[in-house]
Amino acid sequence: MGERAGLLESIEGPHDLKRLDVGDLPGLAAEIRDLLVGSVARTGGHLGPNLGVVELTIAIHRVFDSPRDKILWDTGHQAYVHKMLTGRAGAFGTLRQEGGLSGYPSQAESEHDVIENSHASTALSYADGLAKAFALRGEHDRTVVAVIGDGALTGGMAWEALNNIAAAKDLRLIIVVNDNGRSYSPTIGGLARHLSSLRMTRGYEDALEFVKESLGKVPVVGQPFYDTLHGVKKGLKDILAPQVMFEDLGLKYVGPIDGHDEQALEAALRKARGFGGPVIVHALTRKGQGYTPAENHDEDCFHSPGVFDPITGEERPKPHGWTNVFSDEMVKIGAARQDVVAITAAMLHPVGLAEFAEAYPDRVYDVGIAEQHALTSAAGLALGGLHPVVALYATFLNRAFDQLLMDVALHKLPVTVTLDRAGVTGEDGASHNGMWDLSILQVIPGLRIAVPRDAARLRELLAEAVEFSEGPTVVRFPKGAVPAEIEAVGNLGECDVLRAGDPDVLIISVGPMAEVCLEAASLLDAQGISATVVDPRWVKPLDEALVLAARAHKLVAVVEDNGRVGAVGDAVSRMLRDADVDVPVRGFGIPQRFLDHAKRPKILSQVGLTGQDLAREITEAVAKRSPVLEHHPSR
Ligand SMILES: Cc1ncc(C[n+]2csc(CCOP(=O)(O)OP(=O)(O)O)c2C)c(N)n1
Ligand SMILES: CC(=O)[C@@H](O)[C@H](O)COP(=O)(O)O
Ligand SMILES: [Mg+2]
Repeated sequence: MGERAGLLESIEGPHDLKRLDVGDLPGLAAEIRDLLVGSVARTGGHLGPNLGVVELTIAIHRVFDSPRDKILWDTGHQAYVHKMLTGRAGAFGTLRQEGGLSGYPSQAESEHDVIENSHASTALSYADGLAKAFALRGEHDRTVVAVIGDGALTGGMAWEALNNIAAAKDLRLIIVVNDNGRSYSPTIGGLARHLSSLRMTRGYEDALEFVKESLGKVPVVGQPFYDTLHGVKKGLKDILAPQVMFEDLGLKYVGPIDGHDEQALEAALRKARGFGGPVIVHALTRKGQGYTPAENHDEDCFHSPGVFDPITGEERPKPHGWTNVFSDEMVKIGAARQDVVAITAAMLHPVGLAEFAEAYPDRVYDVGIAEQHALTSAAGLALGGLHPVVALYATFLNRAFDQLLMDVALHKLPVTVTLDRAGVTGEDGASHNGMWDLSILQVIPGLRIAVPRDAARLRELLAEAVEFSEGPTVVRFPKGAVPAEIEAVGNLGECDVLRAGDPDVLIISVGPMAEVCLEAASLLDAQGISATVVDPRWVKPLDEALVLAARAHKLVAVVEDNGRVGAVGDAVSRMLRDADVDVPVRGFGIPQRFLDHAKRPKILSQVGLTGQDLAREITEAVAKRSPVLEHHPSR
């Protein structure tokens, strides 16, 4: 298990796949599943989603001609099989490793890859634009195929795109709905009810069989197909609710198709391609298909396991992390504050709200992959006298910036947003790093931002945030294990003094950077440079006491796990400039570029956020007393 076998070894691209006999395809699917389980067991990754799209991906690459036809993967976490069939099966041992295969499509890896961004619900918009470009350029032999999950289909952008696609009858665009009934957890909302109506009704198997039979007999999808279906629809109405839903939008619909019947999938895709306009092919799949531990995994069907035993499916235990601390504190807050409610965007367990949901089932809302809706629904909840906590991964807040600005902050509403996976996350690549929030949130009037350095501060700051009722608050913390507790040795206004030194260098340490800042301070001692290290706890608004402290020092260093542009370092510079404090400020953070995937510690070292690097840079700066605000051009 975990090595490439015969059939898969013979495939360097879709052309080799097309040459295989139909009778070889089940064997190929088995080899792919073996490689998925064996390889991901060693590296971690999105096993469940990829086990669910083995037959679907084989069928897509046998029917269409990538890269001339464009295959788009929404969210992109389910593109491992696509990578295996486009010549990268042999490299799967390097998945998500530094310099190895990305866990998402990557244009640098292959001409078959298009969308690198792991943020959900975007594929249909890309597809709309690509198909329009092909049409305008007269390339009428090129088809765009967008694979979107039922979870991603709960995102607003997907419906904005569908609205446009439904109006463009000449677009050669096939939307494959990969419906496994799950996002992380079971997919929520009215759409999910429509899509899942198939599974719930007794005629489900008959419907699959009926459609499979029909695919062989009726002409290309469209009116005749619809009439045929319509004639029997009365008996199958509740089963075909998805078709009705999409066709009410003006979109042709083919399905439901058994998403693990490769030949049925091929027939449906060929029919859909023959139509020559936008068509939805609705495939019913199972997340984790073919690997019992994933199929039976009650929380998330092995959505994104870490390293595990491929025989037993037992995962390596995860350390007590920031998310656990948040989860425990939310349950305590929930007991004391009946007005506190919680919102998740389809990630109840990953963001740490499962225990809160268990304790207070009526006070938690899963809105689907719909961060924009989450923030404005939170504004509604706050207008209704409640204090919502919206728990997201930091990178996904980007999508809801305007809602936080104009729907929450403009009305000074008491909404708390917690940002897990803030800072470098690493293995999920460029679009998962939470390196944007400390920059973009600086511009929101009245919004307060807290950055805890350890578990004790997370508990304190979360409690302070939900106590604040004059406007929105944000609490952000990184992925993974919580660091050792670091107690203050004094106070500077509301800031914690972590190390008191002579007034050479003032190091302003943001959240979990405390450990490396203290290490740097110790190393600076050896250079005869004395450093004072302070932790502001709240980085927006900054404490005016920092102005007085800065005035007494030769240099101010600000260290944060965020992109540097427009973040806390720049805010400190602005504050000191406004106070006519003429002390140079050095901002240390993540260079403002898209980072390649690698483990978090490795990336922090690559970008100079280690005690050694900080000490060296500060020593140089003190020597030059350089008022450099922007960091090394090389970074
Ligand atoms: C905007 C955004 N929010 C949250 C996520 C986190 N996320 C990654 S995969 C996933 C579930 C996707 O469900 P679905 O589209 O049904 O794909 P499946 O995993 O079921 O194949 C979520 C919520 C994301 N990638 N993008
Ligand atoms: C939800 C999401 O985007 C994950 O699929 C991604 O891989 C992040 O994983 P962690 O929850 O392990 O950070
Ligand atoms: Mg799904």
